[in-house]
Amino acid sequence: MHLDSLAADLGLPHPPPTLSVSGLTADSRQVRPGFLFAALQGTAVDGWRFVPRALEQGAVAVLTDAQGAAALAGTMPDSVPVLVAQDARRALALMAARFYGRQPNTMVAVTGTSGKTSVAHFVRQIFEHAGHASASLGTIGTVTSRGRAYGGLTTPDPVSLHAELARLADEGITHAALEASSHGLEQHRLDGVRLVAGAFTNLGRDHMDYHATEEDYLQAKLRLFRDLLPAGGSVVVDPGERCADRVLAVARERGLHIFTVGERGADLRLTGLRHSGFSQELTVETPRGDYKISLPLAGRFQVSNALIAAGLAITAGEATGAVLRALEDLEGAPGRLELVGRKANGALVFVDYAHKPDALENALAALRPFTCGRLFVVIGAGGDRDPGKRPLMGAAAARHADVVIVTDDNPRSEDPAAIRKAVLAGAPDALEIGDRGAAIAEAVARLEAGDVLCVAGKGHETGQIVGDTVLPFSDHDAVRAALDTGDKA
Ligand SMILES: CC(=O)N[C@H]1[C@@H](OP(=O)(O)OP(=O)(O)OC[C@H]2O[C@@H](n3ccc(=O)[nH]c3=O)[C@H](O)[C@@H]2O)O[C@H](CO)[C@@H](O)[C@@H]1O[C@H](C)C(=O)N[C@@H](C)C(=O)N[C@H](CCC(=O)O)C(=O)O
Ligand SMILES: Nc1ncnc2c1ncn2[C@@H]1O[C@H](COP(=O)(O)OP(=O)(O)OP(=O)(O)O)[C@@H](O)[C@H]1O
Ligand SMILES: N[C@H](CCC[C@H](N)C(=O)O)C(=O)O
Ligand SMILES: [Mg+2]
Repeated sequence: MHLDSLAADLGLPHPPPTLSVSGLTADSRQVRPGFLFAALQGTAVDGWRFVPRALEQGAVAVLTDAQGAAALAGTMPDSVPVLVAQDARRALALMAARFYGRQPNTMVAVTGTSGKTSVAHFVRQIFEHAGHASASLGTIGTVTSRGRAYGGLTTPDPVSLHAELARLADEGITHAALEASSHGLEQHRLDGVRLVAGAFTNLGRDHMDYHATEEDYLQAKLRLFRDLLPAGGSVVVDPGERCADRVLAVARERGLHIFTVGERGADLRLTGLRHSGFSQELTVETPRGDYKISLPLAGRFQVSNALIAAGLAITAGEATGAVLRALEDLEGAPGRLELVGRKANGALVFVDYAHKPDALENALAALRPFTCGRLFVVIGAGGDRDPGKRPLMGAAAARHADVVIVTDDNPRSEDPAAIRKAVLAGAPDALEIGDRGAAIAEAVARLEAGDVLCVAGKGHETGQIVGDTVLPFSDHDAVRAALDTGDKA
């Protein structure tokens, strides 16, 4: 594709030359002959350091910002144009959108501290129910009716994302739901994605290692509504959630279509909620009449997620009645309050992805109604992530569970014992067992009839990151192994 058409209308100060580009990347290690290399200022290093390597590998053009251009001045061969953008990350994303071109016709995105993966998973199922070939993209990878491919990041880098969207469109996928992480939004990974609707779930503590303040974190999320949704797009929100007013203010300022859900919602108003085993019976008032829905999922938060997902599907064009009926067949996302097994004495074991204080509180509160005996939780906290959340997670566990076992999550480059100590500061009476498999086995061994165990923090993950190594590890497998051992004993 020609560079001038790739970069047209991006507001670059000098018109790009007519030059054929065979691909684009921001990682010098991925450069192939004929590629454009985007030299981006990173969180760890300045990408322009890698321009010589990119040129060696055959890069024919470089995209950067003013700072990169200043650093590269006088070092570039005349044959390689340097395109200078005000925001090189945004320019790269828009160029990637043009390079790959094809996207599923109807796409929605969801942001918020908790519930993104669940909402995206639900929207995909609702679209499928309505007969559309659909995908969801996020923390658990790309999911279609054909299966799941794990990606790594919640919101992939823009080049991978646009390549993936084109692949899905070519496969016949017409509908997609995307998770928009705050990192992804701030780093313009989603720019150029053509959305019809966006949703906000909630705001709690997360990623305080990356965003300087909670306001910065919120501002990153607001980009979905301020910058990414096109005029005429829809915003789905529960007005009862903290900071929903901030999302609504942006939506009003931009004249976007507002769709509200939940107890204070106008479009899908929740007027009744009652438990029935692991299901929940919902009464929902809508402008098209009242509906009684049996949601086959446990946990109050799944009601919020399901209504947000329904709002996204409706604002994307689906009929209200069909969408609400589809909620009756929803399956939870893997590792989100998932019942993984039962001990011979009837005690229940769940795996959940709560790795932040609010999520942990909600997950444990959701399990309390099913607990006749004691509620156990096995928790840890990830290394190289916000250290401030560790004692808060310990405290949430101590407040909501009867027995707390503190173990390792993904220690990454940190000393696991130091992470456990920080979690234990909030849960001083907890038992400490560093080895995650041993912690799960001990918890399962202690379960008596009527008890419930929640193994929290890793959800769908299939590895444990220790240093730079990913060791095979799955909470699901560890729970099943512990249950098998118990049954044989
Ligand atoms: C902190 C962070 O978000 N980093 C992301 C960011 O990297 P960066 O640009 O800051 O990287 P950097 O290491 O400083 O390098 C600067 C530039 O030099 C380039 N480089 C570097 C080395 C080299 O040899 N050659 C080279 O060209 C890099 O490709 C990059 O363009 O942009 C990259 C491309 O989009 C991302 O892959 C990378 O995600 C890292 C791997 C990561 O761990 N991110 C996590 C924290 C993350 O994004 N998480 C969110 C939220 C999860 C959730 O709550 O669900 C997610 O969306 O997954
Ligand atoms: N609406 C919600 N409100 C509060 N907690 C929730 C909500 N939805 C899910 N949770 C909790 O958060 C955990 C993660 O849920 P989910 O994966 O759907 O969210 P996420 O926003 O994608 O998280 P991440 O940013 O880690 O990918 C769940 O296992 C559950 O404990
Ligand atoms: N997307 C989140 C997931 C955290 C999951 C938890 N198991 C951990 O490793 O901290 C992050 O990268 O911060
Ligand atoms: Mg997620």
